[in-house]
Amino acid sequence: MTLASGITLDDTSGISFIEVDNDHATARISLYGGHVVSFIPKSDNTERLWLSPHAHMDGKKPIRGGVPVCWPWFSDDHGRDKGALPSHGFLRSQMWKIAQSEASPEGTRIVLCPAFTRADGFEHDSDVQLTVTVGRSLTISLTTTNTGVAPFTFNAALHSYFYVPDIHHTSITGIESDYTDKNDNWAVKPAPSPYLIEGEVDRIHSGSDKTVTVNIDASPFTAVHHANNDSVVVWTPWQGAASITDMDAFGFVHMICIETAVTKGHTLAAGASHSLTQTIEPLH
Ligand SMILES: O=P(O)(O)OC[C@H]1O[C@H](O)[C@H](O)[C@@H](O)[C@@H]1O
Repeated sequence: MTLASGITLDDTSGISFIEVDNDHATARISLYGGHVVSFIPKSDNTERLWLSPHAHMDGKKPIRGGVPVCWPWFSDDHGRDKGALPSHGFLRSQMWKIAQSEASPEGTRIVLCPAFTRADGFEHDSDVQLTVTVGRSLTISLTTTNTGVAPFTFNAALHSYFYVPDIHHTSITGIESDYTDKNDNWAVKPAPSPYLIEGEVDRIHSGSDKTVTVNIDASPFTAVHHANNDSVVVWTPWQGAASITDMDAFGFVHMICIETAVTKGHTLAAGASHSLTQTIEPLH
């Protein structure tokens, strides 16, 4: 397939990467997982995504960092015993293909498709496409279409790891909905105000909170716009990172996950589509 201008393929390491370089930004996308691992806007040449230096980059395990694609379930919410099926579904651990690409003055658009969408735990007919648009902002849209004759229900997330210079100088604005605290037996709590990260968090905010901003000290750094989500997840293992094999003990200092998510079950009628979309806008 001929790729649009500004796109090259890097096959030099274990897995293939799409490299995008246009007037607005550079980006790197792994075909393993359909996984964006870097977005550097040219407005300030500052990376917006965090990628663990210990991430598995050999196609054997999901990549720690960037934007993992979670589908058709979130976390271990697959209805079986924990560990019986892969956490976050089976798209982030398979090879994807480039279906389409195009360049315009606004940016570069790439459409990716996973190799398969039916597996143990999700036996329905569906089509999935990930559209990545690299411009002044980065927009990632995960479109699910029901190609079968009966409705099905799924969950999904764009599980982005955002780079921050120092989590101790980071705050989040724009999240106002209550959250269930996965670290406190699913207790329901109000959104913190101010929203600082001072320890391990694993929170599913129950609202769709359309724009969330990551601030460094008092200065807005990155806006995260959500569309067609029913929740926003905030996660960091904090010092628990030391026991995660593909993170290092201090990795938590430079990351925070803000995830555009469907966690309440979205039902798609036969023939219907749903596009879960996250836009990452640099604010510096
Ligand atoms: O380690 P992973 O399978 O990539 O999951 C990382 C994290 O993802 C989400 O944020 C979940 O809410 C967490 O419970 C989980 O620990």
